[in-house]
Amino acid sequence: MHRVRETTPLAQSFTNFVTINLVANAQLAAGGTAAMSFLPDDVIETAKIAGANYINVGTLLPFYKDALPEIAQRLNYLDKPWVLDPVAAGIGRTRTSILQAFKAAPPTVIRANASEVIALANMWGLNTESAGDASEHRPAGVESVDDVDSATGAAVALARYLTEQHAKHSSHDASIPCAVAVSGIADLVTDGETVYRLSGGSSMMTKITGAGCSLGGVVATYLAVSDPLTAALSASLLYNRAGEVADTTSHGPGSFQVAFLDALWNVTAEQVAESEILVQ
Ligand SMILES: Nc1ncnc2c1ncn2[C@@H]1O[C@H](COP(=O)(O)OP(=O)(O)O)[C@@H](O)[C@H]1O
Ligand SMILES: Cc1ncsc1CCOP(=O)(O)O
Ligand SMILES: [Mg+2]
Repeated sequence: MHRVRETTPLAQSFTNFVTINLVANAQLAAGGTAAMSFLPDDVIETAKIAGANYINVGTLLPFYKDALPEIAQRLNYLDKPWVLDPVAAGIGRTRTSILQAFKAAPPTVIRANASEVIALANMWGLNTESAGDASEHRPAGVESVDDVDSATGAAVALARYLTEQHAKHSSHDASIPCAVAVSGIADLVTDGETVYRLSGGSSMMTKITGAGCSLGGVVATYLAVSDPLTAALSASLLYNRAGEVADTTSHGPGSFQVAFLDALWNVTAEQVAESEILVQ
């Protein structure tokens, strides 16, 4: 967190139109800087000066079906770290085609809610839990209909897959694991070996659109200066501390969003470092 505030790293985002402004403002509040791009050559040129990148599939346009797989392949070819938020995973042929394409050119970190993590692991054929989960599971749209606990197996399987793939194809130190962050009442973060649980935050965070999307953007800001697990843990802890502060100083979703952005700016690295992290 200190390094972000001292160096103002650029994390580039290809993200949805609903929450794009909150993503950029949350990255700036955390101490980073933002650039939003959509055309492959623009994204790849910007990736050359960015510390990390973020792809969020919340809103789709027809050209994304070709653009996003191309961007993912070129980011991985250039060894550029990136975060994926697979918003509404399972909904629609175009989104499924894009998310399937990411299996061959995977992200460094996945940040999603429980339903999206389960849907993505099933889509990639990874979920080690009983097949029943796959058949019972239905796409949930943007919000989660599953609890975080039920996504544990899927999150661990995804983190292991990301780590294996990046160890094979990246010049990065193969010993640095990738990470998956599952948001919810008590967040789950894993590197595929250890499962961490982070309690706290505020239920009001589900009443502003973009809390999850902007969390993905701040994970990318931290990924610009740290390893995937540290970035996922730090951003998730920052969000929980900021949600608690905003909860006490707001009177509804409008003032909550404003208070939350201020809290992202004001919560200190020490407050995050003092947070409780449970090892599951
Ligand atoms: N009931 C809750 N209590 C506390 N924090 C929550 C709750 N639900 C979500 N959060 C927090 O809100 C943020 C967004 O999470 P979530 O709403 O699950 O993402 P998404 O918007 O992608 O579904 C995360 O920081 C998460 O920890
Ligand atoms: C409502 C909506 N529709 C498409 S993307 C989006 C925003 C989702 O944001 P978040 O996942 O942070 O709630
Ligand atoms: Mg979301």
